[in-house]
Amino acid sequence: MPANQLGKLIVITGPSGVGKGTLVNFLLQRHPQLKLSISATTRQPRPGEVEGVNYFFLNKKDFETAILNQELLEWAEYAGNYYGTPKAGVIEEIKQGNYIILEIELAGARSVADLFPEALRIFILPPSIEELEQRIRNRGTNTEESIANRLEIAQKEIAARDEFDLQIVNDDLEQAIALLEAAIFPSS
Ligand SMILES: Nc1ncnc2c1ncn2[C@@H]1O[C@H](COP(=O)(O)OP(=O)(O)OP(=O)(O)O)[C@@H](O)[C@H]1O
Ligand SMILES: Nc1nc2c(ncn2[C@@H]2O[C@H](COP(=O)(O)O)[C@@H](O)[C@H]2O)c(=O)[nH]1
Repeated sequence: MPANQLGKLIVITGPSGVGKGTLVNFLLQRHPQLKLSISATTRQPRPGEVEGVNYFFLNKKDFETAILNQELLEWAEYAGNYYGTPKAGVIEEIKQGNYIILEIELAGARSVADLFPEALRIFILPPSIEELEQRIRNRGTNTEESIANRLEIAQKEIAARDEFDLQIVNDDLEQAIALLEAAIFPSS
């Protein structure tokens, strides 16, 4: 993004189950000027997830074609599936001067940092690993194997927290939202 800041790219990262989606949904409801980039993934939809709302659900072949055609701003393999950010929508929002949020894992956040050093990068932390596990379990959408895998990845992701502009502990939801708002809208 050029220094005259055509739009604002906001990257929100943190371990699976920390509450990124919950926080982002509150932000979107409260600030209509914020937009969320809808990612593509090869993972199976969870009950209630809707194509084009939660994700664009692609098969592996179509995802790999999107990679080859350079349609993704960034992509990563996470817990055995591909996840990626469709490029066109993000570039268009930035050109229009809009705020756009990417809710993505660590490898993707690192790629975006290389491409857009001016992006605001925020890492969401859990109050504890025990609470993180509880949140993943309470969500009820992951198998035991997947929970263990996500917790293992979480430890590695948390170790990279210092790479980010800001770290926010998602303990009290309202407090975490207030800190996010202060970071995104510093003068208000
Ligand atoms: N501050 C909080 N206190 C207690 N529970 C919370 C809090 N924030 C989120 N949760 C709960 O934690 C669970 C995981 O939240 P969410 O799905 O938003 O995580 P996520 O980081 O987006 O996960 P993923 O990256 O896997 O999509 C949900 O059941 C949500 O209601
Ligand atoms: N690098 C990217 N990571 C993404 C993207 N969209 C979502 N994610 C992250 O993947 C994990 C797992 O998500 P889940 O929905 O299966 O729980 C989580 O950390 C997401 O933030 C993306 O486009 N690129």
